[in-house]
Amino acid sequence: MLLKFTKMHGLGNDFVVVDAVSRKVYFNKAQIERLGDRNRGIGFDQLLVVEPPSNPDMDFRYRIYNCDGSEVEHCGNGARCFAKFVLDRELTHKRQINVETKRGQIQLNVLDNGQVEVDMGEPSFLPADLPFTADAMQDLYQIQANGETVELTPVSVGNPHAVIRVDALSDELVNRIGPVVEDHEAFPNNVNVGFMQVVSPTEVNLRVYERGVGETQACGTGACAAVVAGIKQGWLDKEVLVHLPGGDLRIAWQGPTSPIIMTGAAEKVFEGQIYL
Ligand SMILES: N[C@@H](CCC[C@H](N)C(=O)O)C(=O)O
Repeated sequence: MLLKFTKMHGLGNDFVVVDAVSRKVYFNKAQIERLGDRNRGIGFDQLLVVEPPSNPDMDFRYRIYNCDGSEVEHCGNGARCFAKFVLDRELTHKRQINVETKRGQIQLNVLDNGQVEVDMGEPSFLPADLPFTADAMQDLYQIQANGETVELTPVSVGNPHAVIRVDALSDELVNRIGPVVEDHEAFPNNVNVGFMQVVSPTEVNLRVYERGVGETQACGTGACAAVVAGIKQGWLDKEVLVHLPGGDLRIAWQGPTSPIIMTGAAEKVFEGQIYL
C-alpha cells in the first residue's frame, strides 16, 4: 500500500502525520519501527494518526506512537502539529478543535499568529497515576540510578514524567541518567525524564529524555510536567517560559483542579509517499 504522509515538527520534535479520516490506515509495530528508522525509513520521534472520532461531540481522534512502536497517551508538540495538519488539509475549518486521545479529551485553539494553544488537562501527582512505585506520598522522591541517588518529582500529565531539578545541563548528565530512570523498576510503564534548570521563577531550561525515543529537541508534555512540578515545589510562578533545545514553549497552570495551558508553534516540513 502506498502511504501518503506529512512530515511536521514542533520545535524540532518531529512527526509523520497520516490522514486516516479520508482513508482507513492501520499500522503494526514492525511497520512503525521501519517508518521511524532515520536511515531506512522516513524517520520521526512520533507517528500521529488522525482518525474520525468515536464520540459525536468530538471533531477527531488522534493516535500517537513513539518510534519504537509503542502507543502513548499524550503528546504536546504533536497536538499542535495535529491542529495545523487538519486545518491545512481542510479536514475542518474550525479553529477550536475538540480531540479524543488515549488520555481523554483535549481542546486546541489555533491563534491568529499561527501558534496553537492547547488545554492539556489536569496533572496528577498521585504515584498510582503514572504509575510510580512508592511507599507513601511525598513531595520529592529518591531513587537509585547507576549507583547514585536521584531526587525527582513524578507527575502524570496524561503520560508519565519524572522531573529532576539540576544546577546545570549537559549531554553527559542526560545520557548517563536519562536511560536508567526511563527504564527504572519504580516506573512499571517506563517514564519520560525531564532535566530542569531553574533560571528564575518565570523561566527554565529543559532537556527531556523521552520514553521510547531518547532525547528529543523538545517535549511538550515534558515542558508541562516540569512547570507543574516546579510550581508544586514552590520554585516557579504560574506562567513560565520553557527553553528547550529546539525552541521555546509558554506554559501556564493556575494550580490544583486547573488545566495546564501550553502555547507554541507547529511547522509543516514536506509531504511524501512511501510503500508501507
Ligand atoms: N514528544 C511528546 C511526547 C511523546 C510521548 C512520550 N515519548 C511518551 O512515551 O510518553 C510531547 O511533545 O509531549
